[in-house]
Amino acid sequence: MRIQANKMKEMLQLYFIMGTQNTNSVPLEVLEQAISGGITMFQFREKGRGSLSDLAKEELARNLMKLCKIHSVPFIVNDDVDLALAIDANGVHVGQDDEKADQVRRKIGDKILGVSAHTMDEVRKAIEYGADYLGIGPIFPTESKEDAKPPNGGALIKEIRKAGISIPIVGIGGITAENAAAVMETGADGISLISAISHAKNPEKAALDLKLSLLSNNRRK
Ligand SMILES: Cc1ncsc1CCOP(=O)(O)O
Ligand SMILES: C=C1C=NC(C)=NC1=N
Ligand SMILES: [Mg+2]
Repeated sequence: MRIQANKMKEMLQLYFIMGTQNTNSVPLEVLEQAISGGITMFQFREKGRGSLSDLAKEELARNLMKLCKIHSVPFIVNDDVDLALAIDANGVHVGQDDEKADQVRRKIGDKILGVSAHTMDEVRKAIEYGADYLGIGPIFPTESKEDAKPPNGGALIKEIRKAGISIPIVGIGGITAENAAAVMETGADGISLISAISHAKNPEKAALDLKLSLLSNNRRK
């Protein structure tokens, strides 16, 4: 059956996203270190110039998912619903320009469905279509997404919480150990990010530092 909100919120705490275009290292090694550093969920996001496709993409997805399975880290596929089904991933993440969320929900059954939203209207539609969590951002400027919208600094997350909507939310966009606590203070249940870990000299330490920054935020509460 569908994932419960409290379990979803735990998974969203430190949600690492990566594809071959986000690192000059070996993706499998970066993911291994990120897992050691305590990430709570992983999204395979293979897109942009030079990204893999077809069999090469599927093979990398399977290898990354195998690593996640060993460590019981949920594995999410970005955009590519058919790939997610082919490899039996834990779920998918779709944006507004991908397959419509209601159609995706029908295809994936009870798998995790994440939806990106940039307006209250998109938020309400995503909830109606059965999203298990929302990806809201970019919170801060980002270089990891070519067509990113202007940063909103968490205003939309605050607006969603002010409207009494309790759906699990993860903030995304330019998040680092320095600004992670500020993202949580807007009412997000976790942070998702690419470069703070994928471009780190030491991805394990980067993940650990991010986890610590989240804990310090809880202590302050
Ligand atoms: C996929 C995505 N969606 C909004 S911003 C972004 C990229 C986030 O990458 P980074 O954490 O490196 O800013
Ligand atoms: C665009 C995105 C927004 N949010 C998340 C969690 N993943 C994405 N790929
Ligand atoms: Mg997309």
